Amino acid sequence: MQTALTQVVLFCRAGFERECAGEMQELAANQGVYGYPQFEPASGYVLFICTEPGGAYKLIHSLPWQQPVFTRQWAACLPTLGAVPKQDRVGWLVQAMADFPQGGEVWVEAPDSEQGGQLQTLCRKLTPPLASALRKAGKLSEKRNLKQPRLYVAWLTEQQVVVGLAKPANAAPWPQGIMRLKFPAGAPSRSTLKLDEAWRFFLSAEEQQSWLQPGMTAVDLGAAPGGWTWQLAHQHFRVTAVDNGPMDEALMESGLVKHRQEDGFTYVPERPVDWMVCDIADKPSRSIDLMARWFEQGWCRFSVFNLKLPMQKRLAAYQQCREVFESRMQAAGLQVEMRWRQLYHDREEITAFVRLLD
Ligand SMILES: C[S@@+](CC[C@H](N)C(=O)[O-])C[C@H]1O[C@@H](n2cnc3c(N)ncnc32)[C@H](O)[C@@H]1O
Repeated sequence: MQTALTQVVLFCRAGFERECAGEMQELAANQGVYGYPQFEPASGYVLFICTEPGGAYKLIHSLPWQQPVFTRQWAACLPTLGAVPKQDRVGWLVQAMADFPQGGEVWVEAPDSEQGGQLQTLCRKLTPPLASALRKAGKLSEKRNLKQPRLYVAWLTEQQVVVGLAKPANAAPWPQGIMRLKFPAGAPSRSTLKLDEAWRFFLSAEEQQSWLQPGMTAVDLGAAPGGWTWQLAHQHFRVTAVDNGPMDEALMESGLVKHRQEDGFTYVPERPVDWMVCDIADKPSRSIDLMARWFEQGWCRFSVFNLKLPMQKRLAAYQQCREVFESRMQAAGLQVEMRWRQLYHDREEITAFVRLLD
């Protein structure tokens, strides 16, 4: 069965197919899995065709799902199926999965793109009857079981469907790989969701408990109007918000926030802080230089920051920034852990979490 899965379907932010494809080709090669990507611009997905039998299955089991920055969701799939007959979609899909092992859940989804949006309703409607037909055929466990494979259907276009398998423990736990968050009442800007998502994505529940503790100190560079500062204050941090722009008045009344109307690139903290976060949109090379300086100077132990990607060569820009940061930490004799991701709430940017190791 594993060798029949010849490709990996990857979901990404629409418009970032090239980055998703290029990155996966490199990461796969590092795992000894070779192949080539196929994609249409703005489609929100990439097909990574593996050149050796078993490659697709190996890839989704050996590469940690959080590692690719530009991939939101994945599954190892059979070759692309043509249009599914409208009169019996369920029967046809059950037939297509005839050789699969029993799954512990079934997911039917479309990419997060303009075209994919039109297929979402169909995916939602199809899931319950498909689940019961698969159960009847012995292909789906009675109860949801995350130890068994996830049976996966990706409705890519009207005419193209792929069916495959994913390992629940090594795939995004959210539909389409998107962590949907509720906007918190009282937060001053939608940007607040970026820091919320970053913490939830990068930190396990235990890490959140030990690394986000009341009483910690933080600097928020490029803070106005205060969405990220709101998140920091919500954790009962004492926050210095650095921005020439105005901060939200209600947030300032909390008493937890000091506002410094200064340039974030030249601001020097009075004393080191636990966290530095930065949402300034600037050239990636300038931003990464600032982030590296904070760690070199010992001004913070933890950071979440954004890198705004240029219009062209976005994958190269990210890789270059990462290398610069890593080599500066090495030169300074600092050991850090870095995690990167294009989060759902990121648009033209990516987010990094950095932690100084003890
Ligand atoms: C995307 S907004 C930040 C939104 C904020 N994180 C929030 O959640 O409300 C970017 C901010 O960076 C600020 N900014 C731009 N260049 C800056 C600089 N050199 N120093 C400090 N702030 C800067 C802008 O004034 C703007 O308020």
